[in-house]
Formats: sequence, structure tokens, C-alpha cells
Amino acid sequence: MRRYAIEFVDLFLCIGEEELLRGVSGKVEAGRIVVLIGPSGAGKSTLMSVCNLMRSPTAGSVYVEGREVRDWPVRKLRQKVGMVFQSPTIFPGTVEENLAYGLKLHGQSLHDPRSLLHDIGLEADLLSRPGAELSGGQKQRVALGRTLAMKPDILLLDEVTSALDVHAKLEVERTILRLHEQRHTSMLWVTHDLEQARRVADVVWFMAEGRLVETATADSFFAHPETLQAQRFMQTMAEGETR
Ligand SMILES: Nc1ncnc2c1ncn2[C@@H]1O[C@H](COP(=O)(O)OP(=O)(O)OP(=O)(O)O)[C@@H](O)[C@H]1O
Repeated sequence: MRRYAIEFVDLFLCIGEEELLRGVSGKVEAGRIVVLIGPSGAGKSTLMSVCNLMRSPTAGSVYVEGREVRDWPVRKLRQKVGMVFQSPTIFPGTVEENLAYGLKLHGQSLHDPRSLLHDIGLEADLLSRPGAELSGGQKQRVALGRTLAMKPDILLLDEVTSALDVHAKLEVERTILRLHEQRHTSMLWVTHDLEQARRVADVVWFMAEGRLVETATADSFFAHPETLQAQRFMQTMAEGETR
């Protein structure tokens, strides 16, 4: 049987009466970048949050490399499935301490901080700088580096460039793509930036109202989305850009 990086099977997530996810099924092939798009409140972040058990499914299953998430020891799961958010978390201390933070929680240490710094495109002299003094783009790269230090096979990226200016956004995006080429990390990447989605996606998943409405290769989706819901979403987004 073929192993997928992540597989969702008829996944539901409810909070009280509200269904945040409604029967999501889909497979992320290993080494692929799947970009999740859709209107605000569609359930994109919620879908990612079940992959490392930040939230638990109400019904259905999520498999990470063939093993159901609830059967993974949580620490191992979170080492395998790294997550980076819109607003980078920077802890008190130097850049080096920030990069080592996750490993330290797992009782490990960072062996080659300079090489990691190089991987995330930062100069070596930043290692001893307080993290709080960095620019927004540098902070986001440190947050990415902290996650990468754990050597995840799967990365969940939740609007990681939306708080950055255009220059920093492209820099961080390029860093992620370079790392993807080097490490073949599988990625689920939420973005509201359709130009970014076009640049980075192998596959597009379109979500609306808690459902995975359409999945397609990026080329085919951007040439012509199949469902009316996705067509309308793309049109609304295009109108927003020209306004
Ligand atoms: N703790 C919660 N309790 C109740 N409802 C919640 C909770 N967290 C999220 N929701 C609701 O779940 C729905 C999906 O939220 P989610 O953040 O996954 O959407 P999204 O597609 O990522 O949106 P955005 O693009 O705005 O980030 C929204 O309607 C949201 O209000």
C-alpha cells in the first residue's frame, strides 16, 4: 500500500454545535507542496491543527505516514510534523537560544547553529543577537529555523508571510522553497496570497465551510477551477486585487 505523508479520512471536528470540519478526505503525497486556499473561516487552520494533534478529530481519521495521529506518541508526532505560524514567536534570549529552543524541550541540543542559520538565509553574526532586536522577516526565519532544527519530515505553514512586507515575504518564501528542494519536506501551506500560491504549489486544495471542495494540480486549478464555489472565490479575489 502506498504511504502518504498525510491522509485525511472523512474527518469531522466539532466544537459544541459548530462543525469546523465536515467530512474532509484527502491525501498529501510525500515531498509535495499542497497549498490550502479558501475564504476566511473555511477551516484551513483547523485542518492543519489536527495533523500534530493541537486539536483532536471528533470523527474520522488522520494518518501521518500511515499511522493514525492518536496512535503516535505526541512528542514524536510534533517532531515529525513541524508548524510555523503567521506571527513568529521569539523567546527572550539570543538567536542561537531561540533556534535551540524546541530541541532543548526534547532534551537535545543544536549541534551546528551556523549551518542552520545559513539554511534560513541569515548571517552568522546574528547568532549572539537578542531575538527581540530582529526585523519581522528575520524573526520569521528564526521561527522557521527553530522548527527545522527538529528535522521535521512534514511542515505545516499557516500564513507564514502574511505579516511581512513584500521584500521579506519573497525572501522567506524563497528560503522555504530552497529547503523544500534540499530536504524534500512535505508541506501543507495556507496562504491568502494567490500569487504566492501560484509560485509555490504543486497541488491546490480549495476549502469552504469546513469541506474540502476541490483538489487539483496547481496548473489545472489556476487555469480553470472546476467547482462553482472555487470559481466564485477566485473571481472575488481577483476583483479585490484590481480594486
Ligand atoms: N475555538 C473555537 N471555537 C469555536 N469556533 C471556532 C474555534 N476556532 C475556530 N472556530 C471557527 O471555526 C471556523 C474555521 O476556522 P479556521 O481558523 O480553521 O478557518 P480558516 O479557513 O483558517 O480562516 P482564516 O483564513 O481566516 O484564517 C471559523 O468559523 C471559526 O470561527
